[in-house]
Amino acid sequence: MTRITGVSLRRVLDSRGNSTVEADVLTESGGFGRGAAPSGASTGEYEAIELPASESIAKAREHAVPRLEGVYAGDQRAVDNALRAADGTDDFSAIGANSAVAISMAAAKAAADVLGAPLYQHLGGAFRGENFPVPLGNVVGGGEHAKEATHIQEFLAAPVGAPSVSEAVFANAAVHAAVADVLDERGVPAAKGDEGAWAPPISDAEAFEVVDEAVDRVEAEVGFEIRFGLDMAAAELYDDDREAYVYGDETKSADEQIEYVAGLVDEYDLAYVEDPLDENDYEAFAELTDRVGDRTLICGDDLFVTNVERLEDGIEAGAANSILIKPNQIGTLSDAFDAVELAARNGYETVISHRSGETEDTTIAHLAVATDAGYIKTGTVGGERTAKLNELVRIADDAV
Ligand SMILES: C=C(OP(=O)(O)O)C(=O)O
Ligand SMILES: [Mg+2]
Repeated sequence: MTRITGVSLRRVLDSRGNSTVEADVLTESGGFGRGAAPSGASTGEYEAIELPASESIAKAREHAVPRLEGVYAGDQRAVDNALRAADGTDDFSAIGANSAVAISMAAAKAAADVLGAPLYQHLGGAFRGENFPVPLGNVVGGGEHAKEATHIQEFLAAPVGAPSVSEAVFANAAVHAAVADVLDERGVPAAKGDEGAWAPPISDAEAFEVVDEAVDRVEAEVGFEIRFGLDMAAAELYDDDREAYVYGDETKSADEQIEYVAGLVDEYDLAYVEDPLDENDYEAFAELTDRVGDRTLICGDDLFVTNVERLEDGIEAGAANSILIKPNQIGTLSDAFDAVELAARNGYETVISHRSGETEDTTIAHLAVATDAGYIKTGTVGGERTAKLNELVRIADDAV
């Protein structure tokens, strides 16, 4: 019933107005699934390769589509193996990880459609966990996502004490609004960055004060614990030639960066720190995790790129205690599941994540519930972000 009879690909807009790939998968019994590839701006050096959308579509039509016809959409590994075989490289550089991930997600949705099950149920099965992820909401940001704003890429609200996913989602929106109030009181104008976070022209030090204040105000209103965290995207700050992290006119050595981040964890009781160090420095990651990993999550994004081999190296080195999962970094849902399983077996927390360039696709909300992820990072406001958050709220309604 889930045998694939057709795959069509088209170029659509992402949230930055760039071209991305959308895939439709049809099955013999009339099942239908649609998936669209997101796109990063602060991409990791070791990510699967995204090709220009038109090129990726042309290559996938030629090499992947003929191989997919006849494959069972309900057998996700068969679909993803067919994509890997059609590509023939380790990093999807032949057909593009953008077409691969769009097709992989569309096939999963087509299978769920045939089975009459919601996607999270199809992906997670009867024995999936019953937890809902804590949403990490980007409320202030800069780096590669906004010019003339903070050096740190993302300041993320983390409503860890929320009694329900819906209250958590609304708390993050309230923190986003409270940040606007605090900035206004300080006379700071702010546009928004690529993910909908405020992108004010202030120092990182002032951003900590602003977010801390906004979180305190909302915590007092809602009556449950809200902490905050960071995505430092430090590979973007690191200058290989100078062997230093560059913050405008200031630089920090790896040791100074470790000291700085450890100090921030304690001063602001940070719940989460993503990519605090360069993507090639497992050792520095391990040193920081050793120092503060008992009280915060040290998460590898550019460090691991959702890749089991890089995660194995990280586990061996003690480099972190959590991993960011972005299906398009690796190209298929099967590969993303493998990374989640390896992480879980080794006591690593998983954080399912959007990209800075997004579409209305809601797969990651289902993936987070299906895999029992502790966290989901998918912004706070903006249609392409609320698409995932609202889907999470619907799933929570549907699942209980
Ligand atoms: C979401 C992120 O940004 P991008 O998609 O630009 O890599 C990130 O770095 O975690
Ligand atoms: Mg990141």
